[in-house]
Amino acid sequence: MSERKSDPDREDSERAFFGRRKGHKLRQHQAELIDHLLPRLALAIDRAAPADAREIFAPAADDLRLEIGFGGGEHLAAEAQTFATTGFIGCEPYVNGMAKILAQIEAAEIGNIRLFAGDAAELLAWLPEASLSRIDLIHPDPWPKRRHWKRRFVQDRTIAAMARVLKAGGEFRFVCDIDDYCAWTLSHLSRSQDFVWLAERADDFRLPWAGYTMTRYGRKATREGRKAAYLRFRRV
Ligand SMILES: C[S@@+](CC[C@H](N)C(=O)[O-])C[C@H]1O[C@@H](n2cnc3c(N)ncnc32)[C@H](O)[C@@H]1O
Repeated sequence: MSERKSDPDREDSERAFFGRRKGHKLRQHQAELIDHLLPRLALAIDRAAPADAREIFAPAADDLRLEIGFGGGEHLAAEAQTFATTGFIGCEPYVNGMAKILAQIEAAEIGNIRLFAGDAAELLAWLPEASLSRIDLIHPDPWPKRRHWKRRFVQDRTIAAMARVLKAGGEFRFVCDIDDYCAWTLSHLSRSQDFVWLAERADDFRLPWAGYTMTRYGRKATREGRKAAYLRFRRV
């Protein structure tokens, strides 16, 4: 996997990925999974997507969902096992996260996950219009400093990109324990004509939705005394 060189000519506002691609050295079996299992499950976004994106899976999936920045993959693996006829695309540039989901796919013989080891903005651009029923963004990198807000994944252009690939009635779900990023997301989504926020009462965003699988960053937030918000937006 190649390391992206930073390009000083590209403005923050043009890019969606600023995190790490590599962490600690992979164990031998993890490296083998990256070398041998990932190529079988990786989406080839240098080729055109199938017109019916459900045919990414064979046989075609009933429905398609995407999780952006799945980290350790706890939520993605659990959802894929619960909804066995749905096809899941997991997007994560961090190679150690990729190794973790591959280990779960291998151990539980999960057949309905495909992977993209890069920037979700590139994946969104590749996917056909109205191809997904749901996009999950769970504890995205918060970029708390004002001068880094442009690095947050939620921006007008990524909201438009998500709106393009979601079906009418599809959902964008956002989980975050940083109040300022929740407010940022609410204000950006509320000025988009393409989404409506689904909360009717406080518990609709204070509590996780039914069946939610807590992630590593969710547990870290709880340990450190921060409460997460669970925001659901419907594509109109
Ligand atoms: C704070 S971690 C959260 C991981 C996981 N969702 C969790 O809750 O434990 C954010 C993750 O988003 C990934 N990420 C950051 N920018 C991304 C982008 N543009 N496309 C896809 N993933 C991205 C990072 O590599 C990182 O693993």
